[in-house]
Amino acid sequence: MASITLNALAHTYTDNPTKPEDYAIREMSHVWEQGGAFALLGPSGCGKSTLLNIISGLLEPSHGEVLFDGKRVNELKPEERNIAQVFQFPVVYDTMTVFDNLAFPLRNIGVPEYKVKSKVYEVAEILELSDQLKRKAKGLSADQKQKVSMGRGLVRDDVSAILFDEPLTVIDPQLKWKLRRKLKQIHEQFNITMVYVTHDQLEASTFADKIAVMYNGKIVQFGTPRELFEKPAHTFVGYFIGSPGMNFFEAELKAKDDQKEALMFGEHEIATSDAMLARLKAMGASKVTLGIRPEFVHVWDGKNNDAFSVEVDYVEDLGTYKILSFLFHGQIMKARLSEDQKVPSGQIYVSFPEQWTKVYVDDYLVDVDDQANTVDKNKETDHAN
Ligand SMILES: Nc1ncnc2c1ncn2[C@@H]1O[C@H](COP(=O)(O)OP(=O)(O)OP(=O)(O)O)[C@@H](O)[C@H]1O
Repeated sequence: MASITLNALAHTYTDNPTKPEDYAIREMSHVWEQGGAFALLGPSGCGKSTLLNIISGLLEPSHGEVLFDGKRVNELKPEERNIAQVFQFPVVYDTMTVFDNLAFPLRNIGVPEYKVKSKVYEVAEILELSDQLKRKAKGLSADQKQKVSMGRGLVRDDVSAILFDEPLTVIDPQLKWKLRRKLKQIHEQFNITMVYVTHDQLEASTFADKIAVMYNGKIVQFGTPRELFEKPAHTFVGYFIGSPGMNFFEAELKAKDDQKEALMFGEHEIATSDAMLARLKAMGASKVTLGIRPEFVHVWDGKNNDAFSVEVDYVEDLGTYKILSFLFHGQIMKARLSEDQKVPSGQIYVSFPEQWTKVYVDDYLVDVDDQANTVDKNKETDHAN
């Protein structure tokens, strides 16, 4: 077991990078603490596999260091790093039995046969493979093969960490949930540092205690599923997490009639704390993006002059709740209605509670409650800049 530290890490696949976009991993520093269950979540092409391969040693980073328990491992080969990696597609030896496949990583490092046997039985039991041990891997279904692949990652007690790269892609949807729970259970039992790569928010939040959201080669937020939902640190997190994602609209910091500055959407003032106004002024920001999750949009039953008057576009019934789409100054926005809430039509009134209306400048959250956690854009650097 180990903590994994990424220190000013960056990676490019091009020989002569000239701009930030040339980097699959833009300069980042990050720590995966020892024993944690983490997810690395992001869309296709954001750099997840590149990052995992750098940690496991399959890929040498262009810049920066990887440290296990504070010791630099850049120069160590993958087999010297004691990392188990489970890939998207099963890696099994077809001609070997399931037992021999599971035993392989242990026999490779000279573990005595009696220990091999007990460990293989233990892991096979957890993964419900006990009755398959004598079968040749060739005859197994894709699901079962991937379970064997996972088992090979889990047999060694001495690994520093286990990295899972979208391990459930080939698994039948009904089995996915079960295996995710199983992995969580295994984590609780063995207390190994686990990093689970996925583009699926549900997979990430059922497995991990903390999720790193990756976008364009950067980790834009590292937090609990709840933090990602309630306080997205970047507009991408707001958009990517949640179903549907956050609503966004643009507002301006400008003088009102009485000359005091306020955050304005057209002629409408957006309720904003003095601390936020002062912060925006200090940052020299005039245009901001406001974000509010559909769950927090308040839909009024009757007329309310303090709220925005909007037009209902359509209502989608999703069984236990409904999603209301409405036209807000030419753009479609969404609100989540609870099961017992009256379904509105025509002209309605909505408001955006200040507590849940997040302010973003250049896509990053401006957080006046917790300045220490606010991403400071000025501290970000890109190698190609
Ligand atoms: N061997 C390679 N040579 C050149 N470019 C690569 C190579 N591997 C990945 N890339 C590029 O690096 C970027 C990050 O890719 P990476 O595979 O790490 O993303 P990912 O988030 O794992 O995506 P996916 O979920 O589709 O696997 C992409 O733009 C990809 O095209």
